[in-house]
Amino acid sequence: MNAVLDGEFVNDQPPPERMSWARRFAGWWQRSPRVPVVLKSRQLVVQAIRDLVVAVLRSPFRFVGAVVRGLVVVVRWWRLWVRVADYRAAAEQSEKLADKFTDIRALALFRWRVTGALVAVAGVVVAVLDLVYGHRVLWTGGGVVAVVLAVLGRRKDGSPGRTPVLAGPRTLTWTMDPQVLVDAFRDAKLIGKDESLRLVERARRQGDGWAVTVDLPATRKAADVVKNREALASALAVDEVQLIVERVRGNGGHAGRVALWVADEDPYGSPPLRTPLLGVERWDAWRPVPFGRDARQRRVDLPLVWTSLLVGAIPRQGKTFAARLAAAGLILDPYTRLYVADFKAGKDWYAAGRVAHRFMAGDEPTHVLALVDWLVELVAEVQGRYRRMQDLDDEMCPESKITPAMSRDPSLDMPVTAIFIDEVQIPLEDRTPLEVQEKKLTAGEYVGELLTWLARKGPAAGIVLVLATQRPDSKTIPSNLRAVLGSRFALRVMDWRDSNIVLGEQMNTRGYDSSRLLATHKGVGILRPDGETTAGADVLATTVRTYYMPNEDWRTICARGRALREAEGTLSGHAAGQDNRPILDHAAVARAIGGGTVVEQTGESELPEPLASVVDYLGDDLQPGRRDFVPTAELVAALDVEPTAFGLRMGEFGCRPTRDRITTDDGVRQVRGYLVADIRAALTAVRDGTIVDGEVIEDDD
Ligand SMILES: Nc1ncnc2c1ncn2[C@@H]1O[C@H](COP(=O)(O)OP(=O)(O)OP(=O)(O)O)[C@@H](O)[C@H]1O
Repeated sequence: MNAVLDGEFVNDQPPPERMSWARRFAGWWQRSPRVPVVLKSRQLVVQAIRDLVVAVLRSPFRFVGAVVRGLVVVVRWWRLWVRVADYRAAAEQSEKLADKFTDIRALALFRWRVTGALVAVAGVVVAVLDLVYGHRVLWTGGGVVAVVLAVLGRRKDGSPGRTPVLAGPRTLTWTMDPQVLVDAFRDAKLIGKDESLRLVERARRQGDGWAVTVDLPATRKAADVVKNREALASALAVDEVQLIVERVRGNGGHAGRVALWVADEDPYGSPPLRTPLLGVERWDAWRPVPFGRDARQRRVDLPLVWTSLLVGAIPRQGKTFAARLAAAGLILDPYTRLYVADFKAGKDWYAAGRVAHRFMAGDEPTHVLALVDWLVELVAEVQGRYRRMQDLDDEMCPESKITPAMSRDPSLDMPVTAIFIDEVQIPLEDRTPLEVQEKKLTAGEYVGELLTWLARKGPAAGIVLVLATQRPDSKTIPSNLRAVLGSRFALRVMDWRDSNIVLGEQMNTRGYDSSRLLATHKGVGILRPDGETTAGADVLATTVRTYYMPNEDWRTICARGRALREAEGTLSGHAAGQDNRPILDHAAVARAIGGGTVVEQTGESELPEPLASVVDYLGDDLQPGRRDFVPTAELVAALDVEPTAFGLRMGEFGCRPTRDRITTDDGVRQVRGYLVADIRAALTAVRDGTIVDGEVIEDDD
C-alpha cells in the first residue's frame, strides 16, 4: 500500500543562481534607503560627478569669498564693540544718553587703547616668532586665521552678516545652488519659512533650458505651484513664458512632485516649424494629428476621432490655422469624409473644396440655412449608423462605437466624417426665423441644438466636430454645446472669462488663462485635450505652439488628399462635382433632438432613458399607422437592457406591458409587449413637461 518510490530529482537546468543573485542585489540597491539616491541611476551618478568637478573647480573662489565675508564680519563686530554700541543703544532707549555720554566716551577710549595694545602685542609676538622660526610662522598663522574667517563667513542660514539688498542677477544661480531654488519657492510663498524642498533630480540641461524635479514638503500640492507659476517666475527672475511647471503624474510622480523647466530665452521667439504632415504621403485619421510643439519642443498630437474640438481666440491669432492643422490629418486619410463650412468666406479654406464632400464659403443667411440642412443630414446619418450598428456582430462592432475597421469598410458606409465650421458664431447668431415641427425658432437656435446633439452623440458614431470662433462668449456659444465639446484650444483672448469659456470653468484658477498669452506669439494657445482620449489622461492642459502651415502647404496637402481619394475611389460630393443635395428627414431629426424649443423647456436636449433608446430604436415606426405593438423581448434584446429594470422604468412613463399576437416563423404566438400608442403618449407627456424623468408632475389646478 505504502509504496516507497526511490528516485533522484534531476534538474537539467541549474538554477540561474548568479543571475538571480545579481538581480536581487540590484533590487536591494534600488530600494535600500542606505544607498544614497545619487548612486541609484547612471544619470544621477554622472550628474553627481559633474557637480563634484564643478564644486572642486569653484572651491578656491568660494574660499576667498568666505574669508572676505569673515573679515567683514569680524571688522563689523569690532566696530560695534569699540563704539560701545550696545551701551549707547540702551542709554538712547532710556533717554539718558546725555547723562551717560562721558561714561560711553571713556569706555570707547579705553577699548581703542585695548585694541591698540593688542595689535602692538600681536605684532611684536609675530615678529619675534618670525625671527626665531622663520616665515613658516607667518604662513601657518595666516592659514589658521583664513580658515577661521572662512568658517565665520560661510554662506549658511543664520550666518552672521548683512543680508544683501541687491543680490545681483538671480537668473540661473539656482541651477548651481539648490538653496536659491528653495529661497525662490519661499519668496513665492509656495512653501513655508521652515520648509524645504527635496531635490529628486538635480538641475540639468534639457533642450534649450534647464530642468529640475523637486518634491514639495508633505501636504503642499504641485497643483498650487502650477497655479502660482507667475510668482515663481518672478522669484526666479524669468518671464513666465520661459517657466514651464508640470505635475509629475503616474507611477513616477505624486501630487507633490513638480517638474520645472526654465528656457534660456523666449521659447516661442524662434521661427515657427512647418507641419510634419508635409513629409508624409498619407495619414491615418485614427492616429492623433501632429498639432504643434510645447515650449520644450516636445511634440503635441491631437486625437480627433471619438472627440470634438473647439478653437477660440480674438481675431488674427491663428484660429483658422489651428483648425486647418486638424483638418490636414483627416484630409490625408482617403477614407475620411469632410464637410467644410467657411463662414469667414476668405481664401483660407478654399483648397479644401477639392477634397470635401460638402463645401461652402459665405456668411449670408442662405449659407446658414444650407448649414442647417447639412447638420440635419448628419443627425439622420448618426441615427442611421447607430441603428445599423445594432445589426453588426460583436466581433465587428464590440460596443456601440465605430472602430477603425468599420470606418474603412465601404460596405458599411460609416467613414469618419468631420465637419469644420470656421467662425461658428455667425450661424449661431443668425436670426432667420424657422419653423421646425410647428415650433418657431431662429436658425441660430436650431444650429445650436443640432450641433449640441451632434457633439453629444456623433463622436462615437465617427462624427468629428471642429468649431472655430472669434467670439468665445457665453451668449454666442450655448453652454450646453460647450459642455459636450471634448477638446478645447484657446489662443489669445481678451480676458480670463473668455478663456474659461473656451477651456472650461475655473481653468484660470488652475493656472490656465489664455488671455495672458502674448499678442506677438501667433499660433500659441492652451490645449485642453479630451480627458476621454488617452492623450488627455496625463495632463490637464498644455501651452502649444501650433505648426505653421501657410496656404501653399495647405494647398499641397489638399491636392495630395484629392489624389489619395481618387486612387481609393472615395472622392465624393462637392469635390467630385456631384450635385448632392442633402436628403432630409426633418421630422425624424426634430424628434431625435427633442423637437426645437422643447429643449429650452426641459433644459436638456435628450429624452430620459430608456424612453430615448426605445424612441431611437423605433424610428419611423413610431408614427401613427406604422407599427401598433412591439414585443418586450425584441426591445430588451435590441437595447441590451435588464428586463425587470426596463419594465419598471417603462412603467414610470405610463407604458404597461400587454399581451398581443405576433406572427413569427413558427406561426402566430402570443407575447408580452408594449403598445406603440402608449410609447407615443409617454413621449408627448415628457415633451409637454407632464412627466420629467419618470416622475409625473401633478397640476395644481
Ligand atoms: N503657428 C503659427 N506660427 C506663426 N504664425 C502663425 C501661426 N498660426 C498662425 N499664424 C499667423 O497668424 C495669422 C492669423 O492667423 P489666422 O488667419 O488663422 O487667424 P484667425 O484667428 O483665424 O483670424 P480671424 O479671426 O481674422 O479669422 C496668420 O496670418 C499667420 O501668419
